[in-house]
Amino acid sequence: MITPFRIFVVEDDPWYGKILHYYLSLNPDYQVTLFRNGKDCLAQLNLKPNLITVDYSLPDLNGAELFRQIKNTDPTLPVIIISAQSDIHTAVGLLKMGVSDYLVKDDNTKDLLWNAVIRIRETQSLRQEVERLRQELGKKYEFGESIKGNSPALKKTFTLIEKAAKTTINVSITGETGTGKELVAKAIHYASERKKQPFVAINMAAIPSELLESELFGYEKGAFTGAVTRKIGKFEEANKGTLFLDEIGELEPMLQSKLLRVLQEKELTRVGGNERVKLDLRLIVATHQNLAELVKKGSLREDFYYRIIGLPIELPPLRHRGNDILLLANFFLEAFAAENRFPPKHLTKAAKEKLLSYGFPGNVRELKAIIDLASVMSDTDLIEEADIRFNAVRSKEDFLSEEKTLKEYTAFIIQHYLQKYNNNVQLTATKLGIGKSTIYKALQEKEVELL
Ligand SMILES: Nc1ncnc2c1ncn2[C@@H]1O[C@H](COP(=O)(O)OP(=O)(O)OP(=O)(O)O)[C@@H](O)[C@H]1O
Repeated sequence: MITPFRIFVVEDDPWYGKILHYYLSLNPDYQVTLFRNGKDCLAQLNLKPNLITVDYSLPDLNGAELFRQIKNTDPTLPVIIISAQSDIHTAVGLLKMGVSDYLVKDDNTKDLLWNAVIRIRETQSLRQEVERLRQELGKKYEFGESIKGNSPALKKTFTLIEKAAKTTINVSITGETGTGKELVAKAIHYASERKKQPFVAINMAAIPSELLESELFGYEKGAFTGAVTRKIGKFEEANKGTLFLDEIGELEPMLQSKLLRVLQEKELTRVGGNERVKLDLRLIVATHQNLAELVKKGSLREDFYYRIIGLPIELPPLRHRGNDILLLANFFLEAFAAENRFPPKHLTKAAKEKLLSYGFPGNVRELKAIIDLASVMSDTDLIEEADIRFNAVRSKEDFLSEEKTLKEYTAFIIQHYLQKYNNNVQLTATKLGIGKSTIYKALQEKEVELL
């Protein structure tokens, strides 16, 4: 059954009231109630009307006063004022106070009212839809739900996400490609008090530098050729919510200083404009680079670095997350099976070993692609070793091109195995065919660490 759309009509002129009542009631979805004065209407607000039309000059309260009292009870309830006089000042004043529409009594009123009600209903249903989607998104990104993993390295990340979510501190997330930086940024947003406000993401590396400024700060009509209307930038879009700047290390120094100013002054001016727009947002930046190194190299301004660093969160590469590889593999197997409506497939022992012995240069994103492909390639309900195919771009040459010393490569390999086998020194020594003492020595000399 369709829930009726309840309209209260407040009108002291009995004849005009009847006309409005009759006319609006022509739509069978509308349930219209007529009141002769403001007080009676206020007394019935508990019936939860969806819309109220108010005659501006009532015997007990004037329209503005009645509107104020309605707003006190329900700030989101739309009110249309209908007035016998066309007084621009009163109309502007009322619209500024937040009335949904101001109509003048003349031959067109009933048509204008009809259209106004339709517009208000559309806005209300869009609002409800946005709210529903927002709640759904919130659930999707609850970090217990969205970020899968049990490894000690990832658990540290969970603690930091919680700390970040409780405050408004800026956050900087570092980690190799595909480690889940954007996922973590969303998890922080949706666990924070700003969760009902927008989460806006932009990748600094994906936009040509000459367009980036107007993309971030917006522009006024006529700011440059082609600027035919005003455009709001990402900062304004994210106002009251969270702005996620991905690949922040790619930002040119000139834009770094502009951004720094905006962050310090907490306001911006659109390109080609003068108006100052106040900002209140949480900034989360992400990069696969080491920001402190970029400062040393001179490509990142130091003052900018201190502005954005906030709470640093370092995401471990997948190869350092031990059994999380299998946990995630099963999660992706189930998700792919559900999406394609077949029962989940299972990994054979050999397939599991193949996954565990791989380095995943593309991290979780790569694992997902491998599992999706394996689900398609396997003809039974088992994923065999042969169904697991690695198509990584990173090669042995990439690894060797890092030009580390032999000692550094050794430490790198020991660290990798320690993390893979959950800090089990005995198992790491066996796998690498070395003595435990070599590992203890490396630990003592802080060449490697237990994470
Ligand atoms: N712990 C995790 N649990 C479940 N899914 C994950 C996890 N980490 C990453 N993913 C998934 O892996 C994919 C890549 O994640 P995301 O885009 O957040 O990585 P990123 O670090 O931001 O990558 P890039 O640096 O390339 O932008 C996404 O589909 C994401 O949902």
